[in-house]
Amino acid sequence: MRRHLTFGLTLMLAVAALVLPPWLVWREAQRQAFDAESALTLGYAHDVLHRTDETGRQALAGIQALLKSGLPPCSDGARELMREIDLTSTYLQAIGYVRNGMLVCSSMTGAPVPLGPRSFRTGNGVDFYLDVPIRTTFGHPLLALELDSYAALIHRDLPLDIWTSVPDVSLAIMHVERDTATIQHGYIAPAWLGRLGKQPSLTFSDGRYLVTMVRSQHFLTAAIAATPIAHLAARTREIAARLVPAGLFAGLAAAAAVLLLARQQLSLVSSLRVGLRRNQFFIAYQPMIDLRSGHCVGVEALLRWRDGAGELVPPEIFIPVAESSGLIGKLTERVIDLVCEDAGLFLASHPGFHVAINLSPADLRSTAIVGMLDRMIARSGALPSNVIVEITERGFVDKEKAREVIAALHARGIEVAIDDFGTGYSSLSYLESLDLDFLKIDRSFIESIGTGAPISQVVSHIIGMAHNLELRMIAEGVENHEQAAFLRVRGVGYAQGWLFSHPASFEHAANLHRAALESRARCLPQPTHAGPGPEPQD
Ligand SMILES: Nc1nc2c(ncn2[C@@H]2O[C@H](COP(=O)(O)O[C@H]3[C@@H](O)[C@H](n4cnc5c(=O)[nH]c(N)nc54)O[C@@H]3COP(=O)(O)O)[C@@H](O)[C@H]2O)c(=O)[nH]1
Repeated sequence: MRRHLTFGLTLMLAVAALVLPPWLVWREAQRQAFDAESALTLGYAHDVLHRTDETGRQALAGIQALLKSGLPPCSDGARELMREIDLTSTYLQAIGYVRNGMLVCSSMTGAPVPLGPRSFRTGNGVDFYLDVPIRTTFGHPLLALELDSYAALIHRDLPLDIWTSVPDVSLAIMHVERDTATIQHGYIAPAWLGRLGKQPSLTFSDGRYLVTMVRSQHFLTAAIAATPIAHLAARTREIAARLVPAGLFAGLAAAAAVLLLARQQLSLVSSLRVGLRRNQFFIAYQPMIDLRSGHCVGVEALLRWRDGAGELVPPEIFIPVAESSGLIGKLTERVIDLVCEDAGLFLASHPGFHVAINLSPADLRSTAIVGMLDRMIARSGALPSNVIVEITERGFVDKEKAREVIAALHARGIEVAIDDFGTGYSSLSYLESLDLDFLKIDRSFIESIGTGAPISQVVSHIIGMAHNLELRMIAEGVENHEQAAFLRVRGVGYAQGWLFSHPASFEHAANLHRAALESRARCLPQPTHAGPGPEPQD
C-alpha cells in the first residue's frame, strides 16, 4: 500500500516537474508579448495624441491671434493676418471668419463657403464641423473647429496620419466629454470608449483587439490605438519558440532528477531491508559523563550501518529514509536487540549505569515500543532505571499519544529525555505539559558558548528554564574544557561530546565506568589526555 502510494506520488511529482517549467515559460512568453504589444500600441496612441494636441494648439493660437489683433473681420488686414497664420502653421489648412455657418472670408481665396452641419459643441464653447463640404485637390475631407466666430480648417485624417510598423492598426481621437470617436481610422468598438473614465491611460484586451487609450494633458481629447489580437498571438508564438525549448529541457531535467532521487530513495529503502536481513547494523556508544565527578555514568546508543558495499552510511541519510518508508520501527527494534546483546550483561550488574536509546516520532504512535523495552529488560536482567529513551521535539507532535507512552515508560521506571532541545518547534509549554526527566541541550547551543554570538545567550536561558522545571540536563557535543566548565558552573549535570569520547564500542565506555568506580581514572581528560577511543567497526 505504502509502496503504491510512494510510486503514485513520485509519478505525480515527476509529471509536475516535467510540465511546470514549459508552462511557466509559456506564461512568460505571453507576458513578454503582452508587454511588447502594449508598448507598441501605447507608442501609436502617443503619436496620435501628439499630432492632435499640436493641431489643437495651432488652431487656438491662430484664432486667438485674430481676436487679439482687433482688426475688423474680413478687412484687408484681417485677411493678411489669416494668410500669415495659414502659411506659418504646419497643421492648419485654412483659417477664416464665420457668420451663420458660412466661412465668409478666410486665408483661402474665393467665395464664402458653408461649413456644413455642426457636429457638436464642447463644454468650453468650441463648435466642431466634421464634414466640411469643401473638396480639396487631393480629396482629403476637412473638419473645422470654430471659436468666437473664427474657424480653423484641418485635414480630417491629419492627426491619425502616423507611421505604424504593423498592418491593420485602428486609430481614433475622441472627445472625452462624449465617449464617441471624433475621427477614426479602422475598427473602433464603441464599448471601448467609456472605459478610460478619469484614468490618464489604459491598456486592455477585449479578446479581439489589444487597445490602448491615452488622455491629453492639454485638451479634452484622448487618443486610441488598437491592434488585432492576432499580432499578440503571433508575438507570443515567436517568443515562445525561443523560450519553450529551454523550458522543455528544464522540465525534462527536473523530471529526471525527481525520478533519480526517487530511485535512489527506493533503492535505499530496499538496501535498508537487505541491511536488516543481513545484520549490517551495529551500535556505537558515546559515553555520558557526570560533570561533577568526571565519571562515565552511561552511554547513548547511536546506530551505525555498514552497507553491502562496505560503506558506512551516515544516520542522517538512512534514518529519514527509514522514517519515510515505515522501516523505522524495525530499526528501533534492532537497536534495542543490539543494545541488549552489547550491554545487557553489564547493565544487569551495574544498576547505576544508563543506556540512552533514540526513538523516532513513529515509535511513539503506539505503546508497542514499551513492549520491546520490557522484553529487553526481561532478557538482559537490567533494571528499567538503566534505560533512558530520547525523544526529539518532533516526537511530541501528537502530544496525547506521547503522553500515553511516557506514562507507560514511567510506570516501569524508564526515564525520558527530550533530545535536540531548542532546534525544533517546541516551546516551554512542551516542557511544562509533558512529564520529562532530562533535557538534552542541542550541540548548536553548546558550540556557541564563549563565542560571544547572540545565540550564546540562549544556553543560559535554557539552563535556567530546565532548573525551574526541575529537569536534569545533558549537554550534547561538548568539545572543549571551556564549554565543560561553563556548563558545570551552571549546574548542568551531564555531558557528552568529543572532549570526553567519540562514539566507540560499548567495551570502551564500560572500561571508563569500571575505572571510575575503582577510582583509577576520571573520564574528564587532563590537558595531556591521549584522546578518545575509536568507533567500533561492527
Ligand atoms: N531514531 C534514531 N536516531 C538515531 C539513532 N542513532 C543515531 N540517530 C540520529 O542520527 C543523527 C546523527 O547521529 P550521529 O551521526 O550518530 O551523530 C551523533 C554523534 O556522533 C554526534 N556527536 C556527539 N558528540 C559530538 C561532538 O562533540 N561534536 C560533534 N560535532 N558531534 C558530536 O552527535 C550525534 C548525536 O546526536 P543526538 O542523538 O542528538 O544526541 C542524530 O540526530 C541521532 O539522534 C537511532 O538509533 N535511532
